[in-house]
Amino acid sequence: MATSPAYLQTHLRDDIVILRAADDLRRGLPVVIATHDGPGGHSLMVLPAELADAWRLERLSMLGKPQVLISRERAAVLKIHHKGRDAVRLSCPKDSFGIRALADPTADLSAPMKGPFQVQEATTEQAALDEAALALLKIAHLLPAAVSVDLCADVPQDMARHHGLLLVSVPQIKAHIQAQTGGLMVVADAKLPMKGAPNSRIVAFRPESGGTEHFAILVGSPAPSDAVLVRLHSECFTGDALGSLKCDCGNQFTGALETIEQAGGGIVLYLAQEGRGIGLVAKLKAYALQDQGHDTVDANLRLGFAIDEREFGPAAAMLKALGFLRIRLLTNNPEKVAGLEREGIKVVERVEHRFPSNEHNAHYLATKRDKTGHFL
Ligand SMILES: Nc1nc2c(ncn2[C@@H]2O[C@H](COP(=O)(O)OP(=O)(O)OP(=O)(O)O)[C@@H](O)[C@H]2O)c(=O)[nH]1
Ligand SMILES: [Zn+2]
Repeated sequence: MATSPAYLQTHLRDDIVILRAADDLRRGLPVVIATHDGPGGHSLMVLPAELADAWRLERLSMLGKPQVLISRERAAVLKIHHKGRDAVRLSCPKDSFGIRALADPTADLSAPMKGPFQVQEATTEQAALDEAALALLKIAHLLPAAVSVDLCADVPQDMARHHGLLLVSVPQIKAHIQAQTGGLMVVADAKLPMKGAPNSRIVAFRPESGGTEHFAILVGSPAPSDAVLVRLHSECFTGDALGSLKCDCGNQFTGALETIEQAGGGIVLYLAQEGRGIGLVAKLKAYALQDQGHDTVDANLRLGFAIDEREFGPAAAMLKALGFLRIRLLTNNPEKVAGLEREGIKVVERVEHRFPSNEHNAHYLATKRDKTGHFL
């Protein structure tokens, strides 16, 4: 039996369509963002600045005058004054090199940018679209900088359909961000004997949106009625898998398993929040900036991100699903305690989780102590 369009429509939930749009952006396909669902309103065609080559730029320019959008953090780094927006509109540089330089600071030393940068004041509707565009780029784990073109009010639906482009709305992007904290489904649950913690189990949680899974590792048989030891571990490919000495993640991961095993059981949550939530490639760009002398905090800001982009909703949702509402948290990060408490988990004790530094991570740890309030 043929599937009716109405059937498909009801299954194109907000959070799902947003991940499809994020995938398109990663492939260099523009996405149209509208102020609201349905006809009318304002809209914007958006392309990631880091993928704006001459060919794509030429095609985008056929639809209108392009502008560049950068985040408040990137604008501060570039010393651009504006009216306090989260997304700042600038006149578009003439070529794709200029656009990419605005987005990606890793080439700042070899190709210094030439100002002055011309700010374009956005209306309230335009500002909402601009902010949504940068939020969508972050969901795609791309740098939060875009080339965009304003579209006429009556154009977007037909244009998107005609060109095979995705049309999403500001409310859909907001709904997706909120949905990240809920709708986690258990999709696998198995025994996982590990070195130092042979009696362990792993539970995989997948967001209903189809986004990346988070994992709960239950060491021993922790009882929900006890305030058991819990470690929130944000994914770190370089530290966890490659044994990088630049951070303390590898030691913290194996150390947490040992401590929890010795305590008679508990939980390690392995969160898909690589690079404090900016994604692996952006973290590697942050490392390239650290090679140039910037610290871990400044590197995030130079790339246009917040210092920490992590959410605590998924961790709290997993703990609630497993029945652990009162915990003892292994961390040096006061924000993890506050974040979990905001999400309804009672942290009855913060348990220190420090390891000796080495010559490669001493500066990173000192920066966490001095700039982000870690107890180190
Ligand atoms: N953006 C960015 N992320 C980094 C850098 N170094 C490490 N990370 C990431 O930082 C996260 C560290 O996570 P955690 O160890 O769970 O968190 P924490 O804030 O250090 O807090 P505690 O270890 O609990 O005290 C991981 O996702 C790493 O990938 C860096 O220089 N830049
Ligand atoms: Zn790490």
